[in-house]
Amino acid sequence: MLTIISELLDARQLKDIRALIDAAQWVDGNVTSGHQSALAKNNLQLPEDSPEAQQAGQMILEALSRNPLFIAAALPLRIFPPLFNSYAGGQAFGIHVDNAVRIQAGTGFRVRSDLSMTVFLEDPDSYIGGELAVETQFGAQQVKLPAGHAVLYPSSSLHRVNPVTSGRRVASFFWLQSMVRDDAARQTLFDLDSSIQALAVTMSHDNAEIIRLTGVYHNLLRRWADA
Ligand SMILES: O=C(O)CCC(=O)C(=O)O
Ligand SMILES: [Fe+2]
Repeated sequence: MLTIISELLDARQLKDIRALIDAAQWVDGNVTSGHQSALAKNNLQLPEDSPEAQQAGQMILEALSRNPLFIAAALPLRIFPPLFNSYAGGQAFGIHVDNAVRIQAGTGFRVRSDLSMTVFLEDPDSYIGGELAVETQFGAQQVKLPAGHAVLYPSSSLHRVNPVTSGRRVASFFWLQSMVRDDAARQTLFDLDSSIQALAVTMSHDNAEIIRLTGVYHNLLRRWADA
């Protein structure tokens, strides 16, 4: 399933992140690729140890930690520090699957990639192409979102970034390990949680059925979660 997180970043956060990364030193994106994806990839990135990338990444992590939709959909256990990429002049990233395990250079911090995330950081009307195309069981879905919006998708999916033929696409991308490894189980929990939240809006909080359903949610999470 693809989950769109609208307005993950507000205008102020977006401006601060862009000011940081626009002033940083960009390098050939193949520094972070696995062997197969290196063949498909043609873009620029900020190095993992770029201080600007680290500071901007921290701002994204803070926004994620305050976003209830992200928490409910991803059930995050650990998040790889956000990276940044840029595509222009026909650059693209051909069809690939992300590496299963990401290890942070220097610290050895390890993340099993259950979910991949792209945070769009450029006005979509200012560039042509650059859609993130994700293969799902219902066919390919093309994602191109307003600046500050993000998409979450299973890291097991084949995906690509279409060539940017005019303007420049800037984004943050990263992976996360979920408390719930299995996509279908995580989706079931998200559906249950969403329904409980919707019922809680119209019903009293001490409603016995809401209390029981909330118990079901936590008991399933207890069965399925690594914490
Ligand atoms: O820029 C994106 O939207 C995704 C990038 C990507 O697929 C990757 O770096 O593995
Ligand atoms: Fe990817």
